[in-house]
Amino acid sequence: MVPLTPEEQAYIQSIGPITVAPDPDWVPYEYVDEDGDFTGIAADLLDLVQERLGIEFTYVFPGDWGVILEESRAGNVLILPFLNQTPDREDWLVFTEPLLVDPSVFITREEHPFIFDATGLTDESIAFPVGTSLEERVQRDFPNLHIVHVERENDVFQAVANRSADMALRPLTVAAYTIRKEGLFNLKIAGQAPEHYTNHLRMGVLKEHAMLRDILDRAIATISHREREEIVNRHVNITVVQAFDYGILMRLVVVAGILLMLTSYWNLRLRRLNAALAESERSKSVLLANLPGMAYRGLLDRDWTMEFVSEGVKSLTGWQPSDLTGESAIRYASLIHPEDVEVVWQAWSGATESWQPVSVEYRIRTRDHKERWVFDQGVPIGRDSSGTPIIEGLVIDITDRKHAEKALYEVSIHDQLTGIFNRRHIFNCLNDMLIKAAREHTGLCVAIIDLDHFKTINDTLGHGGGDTVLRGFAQRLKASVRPYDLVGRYGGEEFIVAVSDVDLPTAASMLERFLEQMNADGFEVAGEGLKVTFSAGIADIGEPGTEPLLEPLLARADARLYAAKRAGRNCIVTSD
Ligand SMILES: Nc1nc2c(ncn2[C@@H]2O[C@H](COP(=O)(O)OP(=O)(O)OP(=O)(O)O)[C@@H](O)[C@H]2O)c(=O)[nH]1
Repeated sequence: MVPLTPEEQAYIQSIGPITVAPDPDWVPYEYVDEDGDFTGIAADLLDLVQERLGIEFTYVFPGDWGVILEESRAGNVLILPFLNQTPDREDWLVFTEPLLVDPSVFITREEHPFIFDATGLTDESIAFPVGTSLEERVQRDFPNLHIVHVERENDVFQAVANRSADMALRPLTVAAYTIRKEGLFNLKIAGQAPEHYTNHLRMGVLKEHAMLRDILDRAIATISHREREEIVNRHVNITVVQAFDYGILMRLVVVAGILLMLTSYWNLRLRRLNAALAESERSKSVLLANLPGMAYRGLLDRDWTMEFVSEGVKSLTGWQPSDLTGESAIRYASLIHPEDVEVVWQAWSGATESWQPVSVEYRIRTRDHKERWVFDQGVPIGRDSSGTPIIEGLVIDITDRKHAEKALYEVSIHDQLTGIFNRRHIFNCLNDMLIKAAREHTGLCVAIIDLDHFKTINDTLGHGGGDTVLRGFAQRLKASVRPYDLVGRYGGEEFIVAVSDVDLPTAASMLERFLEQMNADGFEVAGEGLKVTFSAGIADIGEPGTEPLLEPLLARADARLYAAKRAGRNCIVTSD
């Protein structure tokens, strides 16, 4: 109870019935229900005021809100119980502190985004009853919104629900109540209007009864926040009010769902990747262990310091991996053939300058002192802290291939029948010899030799017998010159000899001695003795008036050979 002073009590007594004219149709604030009883939030708050003051209001219902305002202005009713204070109403009313503070909110359809700032909206409409003061204020504050007019206050909800307007602006409590009561569940409260749109719902008392206003204020001051909340919740299920945008919530839920799915997907992928990695590591180990050679990682220093070598090093070198990588390791460099060390070093040095892969063939010496050819293919992958290149690669044994290659090469340069060099190789060598002789100003003589009457030998002994003679002659010819002189088969029964560092008379005398030997020593073929002679022409690159070129050199030798044939055979011609 709020104690009243005797003066106040006397005043209350003097004014007679305290007439109060509520709006009969302003749900849920104040209205008359089906039974004709005054009800609503305002009714409950007024009950508290009466209770606190120990007074009783006399409710009167002269008509609708317009009539009520007229009656009030005419002084026919003492109190209007629940209204906003406006300059216009201050003409005849004084106002109490608010019975209820109720923010204004924007009401939109469900799909509309939450409204943080209505000034940023474009091409949107807002529903208003005709002629409200609020409309003017909205037009001033939000010129971006188009006004759509409806007849009655609560028609604004239907206008938004049926898409005649995009939004409405109503007190929070009214909005929450109406949406729920009328089942307008495609509507939502999308945001709060600026502070100056907040409804401060007060009691308006006729100006001449300011004392009554003061008495009422003392009662209103006793109404707690909790009491107000309970009253409002009794009439309105405020849980309908959405303090945030469910559209955003839905989007957040969708985004969270996607993130969850992505996380699950990545976890699954990671598990698979880890499994694949483990499998790959296992495969790598198996692969490295079974490689036909030695995989390595090491430093490109002069010792070829190895950090890792695979098991293959055992079959390749006879050493264990730990022999090459341990503390007292054998230097890989010491396994490389001394003649090849520089070749390998140069190949790798070039590669580390350009960071290109390198492949190089060289010889190594195994633990049991055997020589092996290896093919080393690797790549520089970086540098250690001291700047020394780190290299990785694979060394495989190519000894068999090298032997096969060598055998093939030997076949390719030798004459199959006689075993001496063939014509192609002789030409290759002659070119090199000619260049060297011309550069170093040393002598080079070429002799072309042709067996005499070989056709007769063939005819007599048969082709096989002729072959035997060709083989025997080739061996004797080769034995007659110095080891570094070049002896080859030039054609069917033709041979060629190239001698370096000698002049033409010296070369001629070498060949003369051989011819004498052939004349002295016969051949024995199939048990029969046979004398084989030859004719030859010799030419020298150093002959006056001649160019140091191969073709003319051979042509001169050939011409002299035929001169020898014409001269009766079994002789050597040394000049034109
Ligand atoms: N057995 C054998 N005979 C060969 C081979 N290549 C060439 N001939 C023979 O060598 C003979 C060469 O005969 P010709 O060119 O007439 O010369 P020639 O009988 O030696 O008489 P001149 O050279 O004038 O002294 C031919 O009968 C060839 O068939 C060979 O690889 N084996």
